[in-house]
Amino acid sequence: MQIEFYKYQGTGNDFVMIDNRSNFFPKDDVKLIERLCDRRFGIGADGLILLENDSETDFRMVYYNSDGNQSSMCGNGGRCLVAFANNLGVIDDKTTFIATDGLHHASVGDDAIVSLQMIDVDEVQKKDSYTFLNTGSPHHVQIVDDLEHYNVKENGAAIRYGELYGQKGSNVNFVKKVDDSTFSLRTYERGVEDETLACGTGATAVAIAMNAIGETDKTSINLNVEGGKLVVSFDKSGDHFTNVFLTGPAKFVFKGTIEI
Ligand SMILES: N[C@@H](CCC[C@H](N)C(=O)O)C(=O)O
Repeated sequence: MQIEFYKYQGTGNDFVMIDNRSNFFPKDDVKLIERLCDRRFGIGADGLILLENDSETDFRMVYYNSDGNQSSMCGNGGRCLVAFANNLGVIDDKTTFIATDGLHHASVGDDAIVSLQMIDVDEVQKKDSYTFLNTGSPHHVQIVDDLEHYNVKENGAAIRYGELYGQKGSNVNFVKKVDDSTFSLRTYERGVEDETLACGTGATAVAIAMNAIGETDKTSINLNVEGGKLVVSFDKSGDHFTNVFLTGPAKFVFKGTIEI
């Protein structure tokens, strides 16, 4: 059987997109999803996303990591899915859709810029050497020296599989402050089990964490990721963060068919 797929990327976080409004896709086939995401034996991507019908919103987002397992929210994937839905004609320039963490509002602007509302954050765990919070996916945030040369894969894996987060694990972000409005980050992604070029829920977590621990008092923060630039803005009241928006490019790369 041949399936049609579309490839999108958001600041280098790349995804296979499949229009599953007819429900044809074998959603429980972990091996198949892993193979489609494989960069040698398949299309190659950090994750796979299904666009499905939903009775109450414009569409449903179903997200899988490249290991083939369904997972929690993907911010860059959500932004890319909005661009995909726009290109398919499912939505115009504004949308509300449902994902695993609830409803999301989003808009498509000029130059393939997509702005996505993320979940509110009501709990930020501040520890001596790191911060932990959930922005739709779990994120460990840690400031490090020499981010450019930091071994993200080795140190990220040690934290992700370490005693802090147990079986479930966490995504792990290493951060450097550039100035009051700007932070650089590199992310180890759970389910990809490697550094990716960007992580949207990770960038969101870093922006909120840096504000929560007093590294900045800004509520609109620029994030330099390996694959480009993102902006995260929010309203703050104590440790409650609302109207959280993740903004950046979400681009079509190519489409094709693959034998499954
Ligand atoms: N790339 C994503 C995060 C995807 C989910 C993550 N790997 C997990 O399983 O927690 C993003 O852009 O947010």
